[in-house]
Amino acid sequence: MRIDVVSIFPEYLAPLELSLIGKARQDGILELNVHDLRTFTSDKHRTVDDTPYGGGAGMVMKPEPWARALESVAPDAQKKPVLIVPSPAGERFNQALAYELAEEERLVFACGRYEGIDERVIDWAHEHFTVRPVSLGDYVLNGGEVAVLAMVEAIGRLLPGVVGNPESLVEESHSDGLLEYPVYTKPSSWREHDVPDVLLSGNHGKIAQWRKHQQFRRTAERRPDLLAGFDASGLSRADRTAL
Ligand SMILES: Nc1cc(-c2ccc3ccn(Cc4ccccn4)c3c2)[nH]n1
Repeated sequence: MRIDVVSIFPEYLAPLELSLIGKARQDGILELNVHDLRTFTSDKHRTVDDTPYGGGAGMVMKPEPWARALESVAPDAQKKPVLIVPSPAGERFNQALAYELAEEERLVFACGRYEGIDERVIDWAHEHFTVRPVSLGDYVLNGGEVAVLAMVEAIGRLLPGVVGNPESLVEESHSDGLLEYPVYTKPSSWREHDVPDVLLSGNHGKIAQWRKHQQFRRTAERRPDLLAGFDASGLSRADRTAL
């Protein structure tokens, strides 16, 4: 997969040189290019923003530098790359969208700042990209870079060869629509807190049942909104009584 990120703060994306994503880049599994939007300005002050039409506080990002930057990363792509525009007004990013985007050959991320990017850039971009405004959650950040860090990690870790043991992707939170079960390691008794006996039993059937039970219990307690999808599918009696 090739990922291009455009930002006025390219150094914000430095953490993507570390850990699993950094190794995936070294291994050639993931190509990630970060581009400074100011490279695509033409005035001596390298201006990227201006006052908003219609008035209001803050500044808006000028359209021309963005068009030049996006043209430079996908001049005449055969298949339209996906252009992800982090925005408080976007579709909600979640694990399903991470899986969907992990299937793409190319992703381009446009990191806005100030009060956002001139809307005409989005309108223009539809000719060259499949444009997807995406929100990380219902809170407001100062720009798109933090959202890109999160999305690139969530997407990158799903690529074959990135995570050592692919099985670990199966039983994690949200992979099956539920929150993950609690995990424990040595020592079995720690500061008068003991590991649940079932996990020491060696009975893998009972362990699996206990873990699924914990997933439903946790999800019911912390994210009941996620359980809606399970009413139709029917919980087992044991799981329903556990809620
Ligand atoms: N889930 C999200 C995404 C963002 C986000 C993404 C990109 C930009 C570019 C600018 N801002 C600041 C800003 C503040 C006020 C209204 C509009 N935008 C961004 C915020 N916030 N929360």
